[in-house]
Amino acid sequence: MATEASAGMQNLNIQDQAGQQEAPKPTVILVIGMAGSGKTTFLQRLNAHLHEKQLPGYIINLDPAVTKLPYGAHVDIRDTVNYKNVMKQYSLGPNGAILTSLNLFATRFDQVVGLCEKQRDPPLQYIVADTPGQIEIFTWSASGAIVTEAFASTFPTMIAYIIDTPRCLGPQTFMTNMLQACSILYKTRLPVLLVFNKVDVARHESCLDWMADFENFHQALDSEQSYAATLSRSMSLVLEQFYQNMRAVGVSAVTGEGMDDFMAGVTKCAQEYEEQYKPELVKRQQDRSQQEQQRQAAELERLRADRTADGDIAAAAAASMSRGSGKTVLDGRKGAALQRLAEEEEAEGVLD
Ligand SMILES: Nc1nc2c(ncn2[C@@H]2O[C@H](COP(=O)(O)OP(=O)(O)OP(=O)(O)O)[C@@H](O)[C@H]2O)c(=O)[nH]1
Repeated sequence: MATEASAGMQNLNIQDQAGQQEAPKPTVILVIGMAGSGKTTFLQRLNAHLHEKQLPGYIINLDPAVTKLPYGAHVDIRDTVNYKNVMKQYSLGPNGAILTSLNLFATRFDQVVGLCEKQRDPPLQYIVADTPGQIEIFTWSASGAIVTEAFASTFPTMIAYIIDTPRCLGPQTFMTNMLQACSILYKTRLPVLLVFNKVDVARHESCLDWMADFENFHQALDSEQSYAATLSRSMSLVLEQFYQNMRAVGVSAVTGEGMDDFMAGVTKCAQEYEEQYKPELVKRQQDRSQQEQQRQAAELERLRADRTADGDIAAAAAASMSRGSGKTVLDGRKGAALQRLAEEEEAEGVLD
């Protein structure tokens, strides 16, 4: 019964006021990975897969430094920012120019979200974004956070973390990759899908074994006694919990193997977003607005106390305003706040 009732609620939620059905929101797939892991090739494959399955998708390129895109992007950062000009104009190196280009683009990202939100027939099911090869430029920059949060506060959003499987077969490089994935999870708090790419070259099963049982990982490290190996051993114990909550698929962007598994993983991540991330997001937004209200109330209170101590400055400001000068002698934030206070009090009839 409870299930039927909640299913009914869900149906009600997707009716607009005119009684028409609103299309479910598309899922955003943010493709992130180390340089050369195969992000662009994977996106090309994903684009072809969406076309083949007739799943309407919207492709966004956020890498300003890519020279040639093997797929048609609906939104391309290169149409807005010229990375080479940014390098010249601001005398920057390649990484600084990528970061600055992304910062410039982030200032207009509300327009990109607006384009994604536009009603279409048939409605979009997926929005896929390729990110710059220098992973930290996206994951650790303010603009990366702006883009991620803009998506995550509007659509179900997940991270597809692309891993270069042939370069992950050694236990130490595997651990480096897992720590990177872990840091992305902590930074974004979004559902992450580990995508072991290039399985046509090297299979990913050993990686899955290491994730499933830390003893397998320790065996692989048996011959190594370095400090880094000891650290990796300890980290594998710490990461056990992280692995349990982590989904992983093996794909080949070149042959197309594993794409159905990938899409199934995306669906589960979108569910996880609805069940875990969204309620947290709503709570964070409520907390933030509550904190802001408290801050404003405290500021107002402090100003009231200030006014009593300093003499009736606010009344003077209000008097000056009511004389119609339209200009107050008070400068800066304090002046503006005092003026607000005076206006408020005037409205309340405290001042003549
Ligand atoms: N064999 C094989 N090669 C792949 C696969 N995916 C990508 N590659 C190759 O890996 C290299 C890097 O691929 P890209 O798609 O450019 O990687 P990227 O992560 O976008 O690179 P950056 O933009 O520089 O970070 C290219 O030579 C691709 O052909 C795959 O599934 N199998």
